[in-house]
Amino acid sequence: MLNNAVIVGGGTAGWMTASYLKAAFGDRMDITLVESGNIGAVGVGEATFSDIRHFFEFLGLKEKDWMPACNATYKLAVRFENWREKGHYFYHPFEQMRSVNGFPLTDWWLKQGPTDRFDKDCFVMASVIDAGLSPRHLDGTLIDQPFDEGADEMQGLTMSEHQGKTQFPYAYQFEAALLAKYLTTYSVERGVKHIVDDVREVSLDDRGWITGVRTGEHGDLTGDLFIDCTGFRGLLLNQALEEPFVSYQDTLPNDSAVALQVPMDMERRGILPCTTATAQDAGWIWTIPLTGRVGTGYVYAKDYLSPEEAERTLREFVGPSAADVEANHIRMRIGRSRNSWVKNCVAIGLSSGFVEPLESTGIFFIHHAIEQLVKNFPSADWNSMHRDLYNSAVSHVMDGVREFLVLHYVAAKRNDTQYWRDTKTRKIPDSLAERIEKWKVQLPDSETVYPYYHGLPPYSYMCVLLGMGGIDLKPSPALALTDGVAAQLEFEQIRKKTQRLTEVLPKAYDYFTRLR
Ligand SMILES: Cc1cc2nc3c(=O)[nH]c(=O)nc-3n(C[C@H](O)[C@H](O)[C@H](O)COP(=O)(O)OP(=O)(O)OC[C@H]3O[C@@H](n4cnc5c(N)ncnc54)[C@H](O)[C@@H]3O)c2cc1C
Ligand SMILES: N[C@H](Cc1c[nH]c2cc(Cl)ccc12)C(=O)O
Repeated sequence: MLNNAVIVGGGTAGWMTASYLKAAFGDRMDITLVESGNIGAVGVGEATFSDIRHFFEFLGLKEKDWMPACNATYKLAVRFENWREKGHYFYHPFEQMRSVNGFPLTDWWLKQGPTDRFDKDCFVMASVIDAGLSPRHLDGTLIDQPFDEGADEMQGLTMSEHQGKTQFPYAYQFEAALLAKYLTTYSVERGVKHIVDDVREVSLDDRGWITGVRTGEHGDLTGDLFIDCTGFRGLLLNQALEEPFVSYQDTLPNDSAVALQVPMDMERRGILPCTTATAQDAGWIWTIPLTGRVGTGYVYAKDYLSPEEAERTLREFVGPSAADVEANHIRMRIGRSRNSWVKNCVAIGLSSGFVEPLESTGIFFIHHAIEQLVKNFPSADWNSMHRDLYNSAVSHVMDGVREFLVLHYVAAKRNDTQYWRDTKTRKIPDSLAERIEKWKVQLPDSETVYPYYHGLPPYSYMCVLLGMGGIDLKPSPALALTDGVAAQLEFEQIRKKTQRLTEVLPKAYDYFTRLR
């Protein structure tokens, strides 16, 4: 029986993997994590999907256990600013799409929307975010009761099993380094062996399987399963086992980033409970509010902008509070390893694959990979079907998200710089081009989006298409033959619910100070 895993790398991927496997297998699995004291973690990665709550539930952790230790806040949506034109914004929220007479409310909005804001007309959350509010009351109760802890019939499910059943109303934003630190304590307390040392060599047998990793001062670490969490360098999978990397760069040109961690008086600033992606001349800037600071960074394509110009633009965008903050420049490897599990080596995190963080998918990829590793855990005889099922699921998730991100650029109306004009002429995946032709006459549904599980429901595609404004969309012809009374009533119900919530919910900042 396989019962000895060696994890190389102590970033978010390494410690999420160690903590989850220890929670899954307890003392029946020996887990060693070795991380370099000289090579830093990437140091960014702060916003998540709402599915991440399944990760914390699996570890037996409540929000009050880990959120204060990680300066965490709630994320109710991604807010896209200046993607259509300067001054315009819209939300991609964590809120199920309503339907009327068998058609999504967005279809009715195309026919007879009450205002020019599809997100405020079709979702409650847009106005809750605009008002800077918390999705929980000060007593901790959540705005939509079905999700009360324990009452959620989705307890115990993995996120891919949960897909499409119900939509939890928020995700989290947290300090990546503090989460890794919290999970280190969680893991070591439960028996994970933690070594701080550099892996200098990877030993292979004559079949090319890993027999051990040689460290600087702690000798050889041996095991059955070796998990590569070494980040973009892919030390075990891409270097030692020479597994090729499949680049997405031909369709997603952003390959660089510069990040700042800006201390701020969040009481004075207030917390907008979302991640903001503000389009720039050659990419976009993320703004992630935490309880004690703001995480921000410019994601850009080096073919259009130098690191120096990117940093200058970012500092100008942030203003004087960025003056004494050191910038973190990052080169991003965009794409995925051809297979993330080869022989007895599984890569999780940046070593497996990555796309720019436009929809906060990096940690989602990690969480999905870990769940799939447990689901397809290798048998003692290393039956290759477990590996093949794993590689298929992981590749589909990344390829699906890649298509979803390319859609953002194809659909963005903005064309005021060469960077944005090139987003309309650049090659896109053939499958996406075919889907877009369908969406021009019929909004996305489960039949027309990427067909394999990739974490995003059809309504996410609707938000991007309706918000970005660059693709002409038409309502379903049938709506012209039906009366719109029920839809108008639905719009009115949303407006009334929004009105009521914005009167009673606390400010996001006030809620988090209650948690601390
Ligand atoms: C600019 C940017 C913004 C991002 N924003 C988000 C976001 O908002 N949301 C999100 O979900 N994801 C985001 N991500 C992705 C997220 O940062 C990563 O998925 C996450 O940090 C996991 O990184 P990692 O653990 O795979 O690699 P790293 O953090 O790079 O960790 C690698 C580890 O390997 C160790 N290591 C390397 N070589 C050796 C060696 N020879 N011996 C021993 N140890 C070694 C290092 O010490 C380190 O501990 C972002 C990524 C980037 C680049
Ligand atoms: N699996 C879903 C994916 C999802 C639904 N709505 C959003 C909004 C944003 Cl900003 C990111 C992901 C999703 C989930 O995690 O809720």
